[in-house]
Amino acid sequence: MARIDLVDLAQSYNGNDAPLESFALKPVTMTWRQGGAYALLGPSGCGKTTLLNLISGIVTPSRGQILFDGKDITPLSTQKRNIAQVFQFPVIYDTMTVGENLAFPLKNRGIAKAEVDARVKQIAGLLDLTPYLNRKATRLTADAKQKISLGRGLVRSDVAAVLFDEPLTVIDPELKWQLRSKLKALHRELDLTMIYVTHDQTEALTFADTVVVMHDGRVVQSGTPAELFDKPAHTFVGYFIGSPGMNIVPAEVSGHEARIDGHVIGLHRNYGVLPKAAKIEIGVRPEFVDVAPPASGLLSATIERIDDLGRIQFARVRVGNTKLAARVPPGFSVSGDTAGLVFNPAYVHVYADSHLVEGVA
Ligand SMILES: Nc1ncnc2c1ncn2[C@@H]1O[C@H](COP(=O)(O)OP(=O)(O)OP(=O)(O)O)[C@@H](O)[C@H]1O
Repeated sequence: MARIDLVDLAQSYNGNDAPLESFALKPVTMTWRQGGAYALLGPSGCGKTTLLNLISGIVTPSRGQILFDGKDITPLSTQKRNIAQVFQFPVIYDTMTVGENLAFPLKNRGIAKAEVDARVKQIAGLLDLTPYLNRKATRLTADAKQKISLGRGLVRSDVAAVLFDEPLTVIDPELKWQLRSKLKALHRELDLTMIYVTHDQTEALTFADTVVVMHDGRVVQSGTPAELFDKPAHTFVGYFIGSPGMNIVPAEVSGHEARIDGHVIGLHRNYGVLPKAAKIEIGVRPEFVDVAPPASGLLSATIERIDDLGRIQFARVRVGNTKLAARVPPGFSVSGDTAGLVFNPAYVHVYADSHLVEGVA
């Protein structure tokens, strides 16, 4: 396993002279630590697969370098990069048994039989494939075949990294749930650097220690699931992560106050005077805004509907033209179509042109 450095890495499919704004991957510099579990998360077309393909060597970058443990591997072919890959669809040999499939990447590299047998046994055990080891792969279900692909990706202990590209797409929803947690456990057990591409936040947050969120060809935040939830660095992270996503509301902000619709909301930090030309918004997760009976000190909202999620209820409300979601506190029953909103100031963030502004404590 290796530490991976991306140095000013960027990719254009329209020639290197194309304007930077049109690049599928805008320049990114970051370090992924040895043995880390990373998820690349973002909607379709944001550049996740492009970044993964640059790391694997399937695509040659328009600019920048990729280092594995400090060594520039940018000019190397995929084969020479010493990585394992798991794709959306099973890549296995139907004519071989499950055991032979798992052993293949090891035998291919001349590993001694005793070591191959031990590692195949370990991986089959971790993926619940032991009862199938002597069965031909051809007769197995799509789910089982994809498990074999996962096993083939994980069987080598000497790889710089294991790259997963939406590996649970073909898996049945019930098994998907189990495999998500299993992959996390496998990461702990096997101590490999893993990079997992997905557009599914649950998959990313379950699997990864560090989630790298991408939007429009840019890495907009890299952090733990808790960091992404508590302190989104970009409004996109706020509403893409969480269900419902973060409320983003246009506001005027100065000092310790945000003004929405003429109503003042207190802020925990001091924001001084923000640039006049910037688009200023506040962001607050629905979990940190409560509906309350209308009162003169509270921002007034029109209730559009209540979503009952079992453990928690969210009111969908409107303030002027802006839609928000707010928590219905336990024991509170909504009556009428107007409510007051109570903001928890510790969780109200300020954004200028979509980027988090760090106030002063
Ligand atoms: N080989 C290619 N040639 C030209 N454009 C490409 C190529 N591959 C990707 N793109 C473009 O680059 C952008 C990023 O695509 P990419 O596949 O990396 O995104 P993604 O986040 O992985 O999306 P998806 O989940 O849909 O694959 C998109 O606009 C896509 O159309």
